[in-house]
Amino acid sequence: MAMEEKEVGFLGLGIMGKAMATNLLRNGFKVTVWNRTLSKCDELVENGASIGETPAAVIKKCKCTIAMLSDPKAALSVVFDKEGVLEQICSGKGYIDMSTVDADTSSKINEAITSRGGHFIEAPVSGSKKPAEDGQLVILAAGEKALYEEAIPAFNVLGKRSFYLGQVGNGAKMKLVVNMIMGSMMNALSEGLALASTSGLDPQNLLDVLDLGAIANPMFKMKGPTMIQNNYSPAFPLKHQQKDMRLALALGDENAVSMPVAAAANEAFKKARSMGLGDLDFSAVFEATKICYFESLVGFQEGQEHGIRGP
Ligand SMILES: NC(=O)C1=CN([C@@H]2O[C@H](COP(=O)(O)OP(=O)(O)OC[C@H]3O[C@@H](n4cnc5c(N)ncnc54)[C@H](OP(=O)(O)O)[C@@H]3O)[C@@H](O)[C@H]2O)C=CC1
Ligand SMILES: O=CC(=O)O
Repeated sequence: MAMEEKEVGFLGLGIMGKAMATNLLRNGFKVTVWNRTLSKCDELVENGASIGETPAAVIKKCKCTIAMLSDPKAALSVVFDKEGVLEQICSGKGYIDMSTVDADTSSKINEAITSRGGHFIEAPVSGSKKPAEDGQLVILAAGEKALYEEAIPAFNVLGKRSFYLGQVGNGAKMKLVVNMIMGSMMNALSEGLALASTSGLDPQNLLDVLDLGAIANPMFKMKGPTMIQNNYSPAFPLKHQQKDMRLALALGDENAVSMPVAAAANEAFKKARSMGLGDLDFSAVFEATKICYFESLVGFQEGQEHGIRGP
């Protein structure tokens, strides 16, 4: 069994990785952690984790290692670069990449790992910081079935439900489709809040009305109230949501699927990034909506004179 004695390596201690690794420790797993910025390991060590100085060192020590990294570039770097995963992966060792990446990235990692005798699954997750802390993620796994089954004790700690979706790439694609829908919905909410306020309605009344009707959903309920307070403390960084829109649009290109709504949502997230909002929560796209709306009415200069909140 890959997760013998509930022991696992963990690469990447950002918002999600820190919550997930902490959760594994809390549930009796021995966890060896690595993060590019090594100081971020300290808090995990206080909670009982061990440190691996490099990804290769973690792979050498653990039979199974999970990664939770920002994007395709990070996921590839940790595997292929010097002192990376490939230097120690071998027969009997499993690697589970839970980062949100595209199917091509996942396939490259799969090929490299399996050609050295290792085992691979991708397992991106749906659910943000709080579900990660509470073990309530939805896990979208694909790849070697035997490794998926061996990982179930860990997935049961990390998530409320795991899906096995078949060949490598299917987990990545499912995650991108879900996040494309989520990003479009966030833009619809932003525009609705901007339109309500600008046309003289109380945005809180709008949220209350939405919550009682057919389009009520947990995201509007959670993000709506903080958006009207201009509070964008990051749970899901906007730069990652824009990356997911970009990767989903590329999947649409490959398959000749026209996605005008997602394309417009992507533009709004890009605008928000250009305003310096990439590290804030993805709901900060509301600031871009407000700026765009005001620019279209009276121009940016005049907007600033009127004290409209900018970047
Ligand atoms: N936050 C959320 O709500 C959710 C996020 N996701 C996905 O999970 C993944 C992680 O997200 P999140 O934790 O929020 O992101 P963060 O930005 O908080 O963390 C990113 C992590 O990736 C590491 N990293 C970035 N670039 C590199 C690199 N070149 N080499 C090595 N390590 C690197 C960072 O290291 P360092 O600390 O050194 O910068 C950090 O550990 C992303 O793919 C995201 O799309 C999925 C579901 C929900
Ligand atoms: O990827 C983000 C999420 O909330 O799911």
